[in-house]
Amino acid sequence: MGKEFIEIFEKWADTYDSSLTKDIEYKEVFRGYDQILDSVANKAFGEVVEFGPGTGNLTVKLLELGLSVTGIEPSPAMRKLADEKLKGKAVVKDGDFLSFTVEKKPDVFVSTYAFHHLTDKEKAEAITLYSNLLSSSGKIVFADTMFRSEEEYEKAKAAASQSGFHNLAADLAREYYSTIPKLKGMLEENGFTATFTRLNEFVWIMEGIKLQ
Ligand SMILES: C[S@@+](CC[C@H](N)C(=O)[O-])C[C@H]1O[C@@H](n2cnc3c(N)ncnc32)[C@H](O)[C@@H]1O
Repeated sequence: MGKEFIEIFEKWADTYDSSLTKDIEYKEVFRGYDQILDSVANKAFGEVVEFGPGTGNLTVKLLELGLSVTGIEPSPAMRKLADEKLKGKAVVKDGDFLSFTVEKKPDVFVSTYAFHHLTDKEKAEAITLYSNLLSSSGKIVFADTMFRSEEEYEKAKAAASQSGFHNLAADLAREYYSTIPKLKGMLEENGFTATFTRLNEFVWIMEGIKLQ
């Protein structure tokens, strides 16, 4: 479930890190990438589970903060690159947002640029699952592209097409970018307080703190 985009990452893995600064179409999506990862890492504590670590850039930052991290990554090519970067300091296991195993009770679930691979129905299922697994006062801290409304989402698709950014326009149409009101509702229905902070034109940090 939610793994229909893995082929894209199998092909992209080897050039992923270098493409972040080079691809003109995704310039705004990845603007401030390093600070976005820092902002997520700085909100984490204790036992951290990271979904879709890709090549392991956020994982490195979490480890530098002295946190214990388990990565859950469905793409074998990405897992290989993450293993090379992390040199055994964190385990990156096969799995996905909805199907994974953890050894210890997680304090925080983190993710960057990945939650939009789940449909809204799957996102709601995932948040219910995390609510049941988290320690009390545990958190979900996900940075991803999201929109304030369906209208804003439609405008972003049109703007990408008008700029001739056909890959970005196709991506926005194909994958499951959500709106903040929907995500806020999913968090609150599952007993989290929800805050959203904008980091560039596309990316927001969604932070859900589990109420005791
Ligand atoms: C755009 S990359 C982001 C990588 C990294 N988190 C970063 O910020 O650079 C998306 C990652 O999500 C992974 N992914 C795709 N579908 C997923 C799913 N259903 N569950 C977990 N990870 C998924 C991909 O394999 C890829 O590694």
